[in-house]
Amino acid sequence: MSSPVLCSYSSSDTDLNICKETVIRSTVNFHRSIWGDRFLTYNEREDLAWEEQQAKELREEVRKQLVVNTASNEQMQHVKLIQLIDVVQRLGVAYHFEEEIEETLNHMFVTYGDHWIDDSNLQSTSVWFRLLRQQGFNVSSGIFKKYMDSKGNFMESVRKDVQGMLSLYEAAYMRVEGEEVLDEALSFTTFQLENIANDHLCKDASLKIQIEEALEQPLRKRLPRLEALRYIPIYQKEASHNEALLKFSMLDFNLLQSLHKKELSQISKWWKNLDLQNKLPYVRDRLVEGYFWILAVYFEPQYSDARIFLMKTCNLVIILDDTYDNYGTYEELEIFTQAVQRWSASCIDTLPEYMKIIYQELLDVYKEAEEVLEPKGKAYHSYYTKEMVKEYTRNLLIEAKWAKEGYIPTVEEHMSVTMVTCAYGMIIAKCYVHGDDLVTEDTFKWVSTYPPLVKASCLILRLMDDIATHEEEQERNHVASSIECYMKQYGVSEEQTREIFSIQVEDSWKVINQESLRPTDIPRPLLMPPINLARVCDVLYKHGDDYNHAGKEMIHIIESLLANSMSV
Ligand SMILES: CC(C)=CCC/C(C)=C/CC/C(C)=C/COP(=O)(O)OP(=O)(O)O
Repeated sequence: MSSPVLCSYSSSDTDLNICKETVIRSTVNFHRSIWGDRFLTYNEREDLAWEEQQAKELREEVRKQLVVNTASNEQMQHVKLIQLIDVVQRLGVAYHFEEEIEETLNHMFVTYGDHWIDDSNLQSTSVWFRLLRQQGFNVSSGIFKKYMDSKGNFMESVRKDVQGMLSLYEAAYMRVEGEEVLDEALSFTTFQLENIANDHLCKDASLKIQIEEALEQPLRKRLPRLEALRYIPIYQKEASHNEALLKFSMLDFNLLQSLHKKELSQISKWWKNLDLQNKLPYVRDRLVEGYFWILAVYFEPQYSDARIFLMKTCNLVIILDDTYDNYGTYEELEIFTQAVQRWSASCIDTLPEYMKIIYQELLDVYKEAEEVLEPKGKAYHSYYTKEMVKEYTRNLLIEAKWAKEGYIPTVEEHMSVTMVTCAYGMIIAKCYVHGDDLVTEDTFKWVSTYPPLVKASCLILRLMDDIATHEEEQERNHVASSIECYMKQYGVSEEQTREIFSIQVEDSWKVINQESLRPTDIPRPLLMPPINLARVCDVLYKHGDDYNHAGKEMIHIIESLLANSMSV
């Protein structure tokens, strides 16, 4: 895969013209993009306006059904509303009804507190619990003790209620540290559901698929767009489905897809114009996989500008990552890092030729954002993110030093640096750059101090990425991975380290859950980028490294999201 390459660059070399001496570089031969120019052009569909009109009418029809009647406490209506909200969320259209959902769930919380009206029904109780916790209402998990015997074991009747168990399994993923009832619920339901999925006598194929998919990825870790893709055809087959809601979800899926295709085409043109294939051939070309990553952060139409900005700056992060990890010599990287700290066009001349294009693009992308932010009085948005880019390069330089010296840091040293170089803290800050009035100076101060939610999201990426890429990275002269550091420090095997890291990933999810409960440090909508960034790791790094080497499943996901529309 990789090899130390002896390159000679003389001043007559054009783009990679650095110095007249012979330089030893470690380069990695990443395969080229598997997508070619597939997403470069976008042809707007002619029936878009008609579909938009249809979707609008259906959306208002659905909205009427979601409104809670606060004057009445009609219990059956409330049980049904909870079910409807669950379906609306799974179909990926909840973002249209945020106010109605907030009002309804708030009403349930105020009216019933911890005492759900349908608490003799495990499925209904579990869905209620998960929905309220997701919305930040700290309802007590004590309600599930009702389903346990005096020894703290789940009762025999629960084992017979498969749909109840499935819902309890999903609810348990909202657990926070120390919630033993939910820890027990999760291990009990996982064990029971695995048994059903492996039972050859169970002939219910669709139930088996439902269980396997839940075990593969709980709802808490699912990205809304992917859940919509999975759930829409299932809902369509349900005899009792709500026709308006189903049709609206399909139309909305397609309308969003058109917008996403347009954005990907726009960003592909920018990327192609950079001409990295010729100018910086060592850089990975993973634009489409990167777009999937950004789409995971937020997919809604109002974030279109934010996605374009994120795509540009995050792909620059990839260019920086490859420059520091693979291509630049330590001396060049020192010069580049100093230039980033100064953030001034006057530094260009101090840089090796091939680095000038990176530096210039970095300045340009931020300047472009500032031109939009300044008239709105939001120039400070870009100030904080620039500071985080500076911090990022300083830490990449430490990694480059460790790699050069073959130094294996302690786990603590490693984490203090790689929590920054995993880039999630900086990316979360970038997510807020084009934010609305909910974003204030405090938001940027919050993210730049790496509070628990941000740290948890970073840790999930760092650990899952290292579990997936450890072997490949060790084949080249890459900085020691967290796996290597942990094995050395604690004298444990690779296998044991992977198990410990997987537990730490689950513990980080408990932190995410805790930090999502009201009152939150920042306005609730701003919690979504760190949560979704944690979720996307469960897609990209669960079965290997699907960012660098998209496997069959990943290719299918990208095609379903960005190429194939749903037939309505
Ligand atoms: C749009 C877009 C490109 C989004 C990507 C999001 C992003 C910038 C993630 C941070 C960097 C990272 C973990 C890259 C994976 O490469 P790696 O496994 O080589 O990372 P490592 O060097 O930190 O191990």
